Amino acid sequence: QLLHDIPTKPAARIAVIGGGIGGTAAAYFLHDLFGDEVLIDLYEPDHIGGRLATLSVAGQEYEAGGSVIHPANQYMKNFAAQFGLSHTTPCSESVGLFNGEDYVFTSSNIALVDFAKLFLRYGWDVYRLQKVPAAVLQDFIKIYKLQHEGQAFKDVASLLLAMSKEMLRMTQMSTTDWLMEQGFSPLTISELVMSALQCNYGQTPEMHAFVGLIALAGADSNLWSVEGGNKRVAEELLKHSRASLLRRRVAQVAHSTSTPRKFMVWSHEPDEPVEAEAAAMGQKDAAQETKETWREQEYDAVILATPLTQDSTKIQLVNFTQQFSFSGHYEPIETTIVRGVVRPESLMLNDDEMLDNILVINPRLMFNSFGRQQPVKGRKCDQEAVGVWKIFSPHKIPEDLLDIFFQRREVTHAISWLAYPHYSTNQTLGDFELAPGLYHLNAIEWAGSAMEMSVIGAKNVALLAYKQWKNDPDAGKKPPIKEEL
Ligand SMILES: CC(C)=CCC/C(C)=C/CC/C(C)=C/CSC[C@H](N)C(=O)O
Repeated sequence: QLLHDIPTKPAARIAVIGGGIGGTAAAYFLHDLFGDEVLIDLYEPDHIGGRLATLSVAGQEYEAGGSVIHPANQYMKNFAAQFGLSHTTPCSESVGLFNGEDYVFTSSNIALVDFAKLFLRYGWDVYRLQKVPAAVLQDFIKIYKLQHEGQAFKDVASLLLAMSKEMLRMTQMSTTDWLMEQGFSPLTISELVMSALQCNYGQTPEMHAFVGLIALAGADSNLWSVEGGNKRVAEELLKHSRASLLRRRVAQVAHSTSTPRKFMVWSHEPDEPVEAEAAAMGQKDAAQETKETWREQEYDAVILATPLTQDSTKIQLVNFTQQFSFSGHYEPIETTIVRGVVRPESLMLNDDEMLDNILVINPRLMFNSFGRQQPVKGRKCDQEAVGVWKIFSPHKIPEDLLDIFFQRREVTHAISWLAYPHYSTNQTLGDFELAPGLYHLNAIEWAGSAMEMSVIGAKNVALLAYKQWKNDPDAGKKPPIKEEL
């Protein structure tokens, strides 16, 4: 009887807005921290995985967005193991560095010959360029211990600072300046480094050095992907989080006027015209009708797991004491996937010299990279004449240009993404905690955008939400991992 009299706190109700790798990981970590003391709603009107997506070409699926994972990415590695997902590794492929007119380097199939060619052009920089990301990673992996021990950070700068002072400094200087400080030559930066940055972020070494180094880590020879598609991780995270998936689009998050520390989330069916839009278009009836299918729901905390920028944010934040301003913009990237036969001469190659991957060292070209793709399942690394090719470009590639690149096209798909932030050196890195109980996971993308970075952001905001709910800065703390002797 006595036990019945003890008042128990009701479960926390938390909204996660966005079903990409970050949002699904946040739901997973919330469930891990709160156990049965939480009810999670995850809002995602489109597919689970967000920028992790596959495209179907001739009955096979191909990665269309985030495609590679680094061997040191512990969260992604652990998720794959826990969910029984296997790794696939890239095929060993030929590569060329293209300036629009000519190739400054093309690989052969003999590793020693390639090293000699690269060494003749770039000297020891070739070797050192592989070592430099590894050195930064030594500091980066400290985040796993800090997060295991329950440390959480209200802003991105503090998270970087907890790993090392140097990481924060790197976000304030260009990749060029940082690498010059390390003694790299201008030629190495304008060719080798440029090609990795163009391929991974469609940007130049003017981007800040921390994300520049992530892009260089993205040229590691031991990268992997998830068999069946990287989006499989997001799907499994959602399943294991026990969150309710709401196929609705969120238009507004408001601080509750009646109950302190509560939030109202306004959402509508994905295909509905937003009321204001409908009214503006003079569709009075539509406006009335849509109003009726709108829903509001109260929450104790809200995690925004979607990019917020001044120019593209569709979610309004209202009734907060402070005015939020989100600066910067995301880089538009066009992904064109073609199944067909390439015309090598259109890429300044002889008929018998077609390369599997063309990386660019001239940022003014029509494309950022042009490469042969293997399906996400059962890759065979074949080199048949009819292949599937993926082109990343800053703008849509016109049909007549595709007809020049390909002598025959069986299938062509194009997707436009706002893929990652446009990086500079004077960017404010942003806050994870916008107000107590309101969190922005994607702030971490201003330090660097990659699957593992989103998962780190997810763990951080889940910890912040847990500490806030428990009203205890030590909540979620675990004893330190014992250092190996
Ligand atoms: C600070 C350093 C050197 C590394 C941090 C660890 C990390 C986040 C490594 C990721 C490397 C990687 C796979 C980069 C690819 S760039 C993003 C790309 N566009 C994609 O996701 O496909």
